[in-house]
Amino acid sequence: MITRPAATPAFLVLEDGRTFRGRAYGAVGKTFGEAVFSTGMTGYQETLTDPSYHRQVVVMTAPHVGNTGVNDDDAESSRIWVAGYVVRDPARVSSNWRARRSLDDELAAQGVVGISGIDTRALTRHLRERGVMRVGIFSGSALAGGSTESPIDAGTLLAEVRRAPEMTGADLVGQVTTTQPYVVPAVGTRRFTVAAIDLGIKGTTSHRMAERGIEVHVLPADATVEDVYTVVPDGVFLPNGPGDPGTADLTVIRAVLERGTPLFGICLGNQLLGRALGFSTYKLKYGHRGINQPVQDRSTGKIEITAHNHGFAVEAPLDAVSGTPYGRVEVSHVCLNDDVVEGLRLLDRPAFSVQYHPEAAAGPHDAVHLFDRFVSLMESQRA
Ligand SMILES: NC(=O)CC[C@H](N)C(=O)O
Repeated sequence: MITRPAATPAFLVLEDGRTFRGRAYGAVGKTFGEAVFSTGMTGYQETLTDPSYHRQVVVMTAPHVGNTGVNDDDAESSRIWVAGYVVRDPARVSSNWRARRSLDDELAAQGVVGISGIDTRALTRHLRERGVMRVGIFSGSALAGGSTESPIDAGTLLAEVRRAPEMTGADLVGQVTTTQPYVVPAVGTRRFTVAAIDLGIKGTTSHRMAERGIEVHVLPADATVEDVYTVVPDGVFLPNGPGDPGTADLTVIRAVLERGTPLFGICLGNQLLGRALGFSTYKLKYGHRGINQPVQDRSTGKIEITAHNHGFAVEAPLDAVSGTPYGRVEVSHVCLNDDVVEGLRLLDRPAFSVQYHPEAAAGPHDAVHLFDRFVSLMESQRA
């Protein structure tokens, strides 16, 4: 049990100068990142350990966070990746049979600086109006010299926030990827072999493939075309990941498209497929994060409620088939809230992608069938 003085004051300072005063939550100190909000009401352990959140300070719109503590089963990677965590009203007691630690203790143990007791509704509305921006959280000695009522010098803190790196142009995949290849064995009989390029893959994603008879070879992000084909893959998988998709090297993806190997991408993988095809990507004003986003699959007309975590999106014509160096491409999925491109499908090659998280960790399982679509695509290419 980690103890800290009760009600250590903390300040959240946005890059535009707006400041919130609250209490330290998790580690005491200071941190910087991009302030983003998530509307997920459950699944905070999965959110915190999703490598796509690297360098982001996550504001939870759900007011009460930490109720089920932290367990030994639900982490999506080996550590917490968020740069900071902002909650309204943290649970004082963890109440779940799987809980091993409190969320507060886990954040502190992993050195993740957070803040609680602030008006997260006001903060979220501010970010919705102004757009995501850089933020700093300061507590303990980061405020030394000040009174407990106000920061030492708001100008000094603000200047620090404004010196923090921006998300636009951030090349972060190299900081989250595995350094060594590893294999996630198929559950039961192996039917397919897939090379997954680790841009920030979540544990559940590999598991969703493994339970469909796929042996998943997870390769470091800097894997070469040769590394990928040494695996002799039936398909190539591009997962989610942090940072700006505009910074990625697309050589491997283009080689995979060229050879016609079945390809499935999610989230950052969708953005990289889009870029490899010649589309551009752009930054959304405040992004999509949460587990309640309605997306229409235009091939079936069905609407799925899906898990999202993206701050960038692909720019592609919604209602026209586009010609690309790899044949015709259509926008297969669209977000019903704001018409953002949520999926791409090639009509002349076996490749498709979605901007959201069909692995659903956390989130509704409406889109998990997309892994079956990947299996069908690999099957059809074999025949
Ligand atoms: N979850 C992801 O893969 C996110 C992709 C990208 N980093 C974005 O913010 O849009």
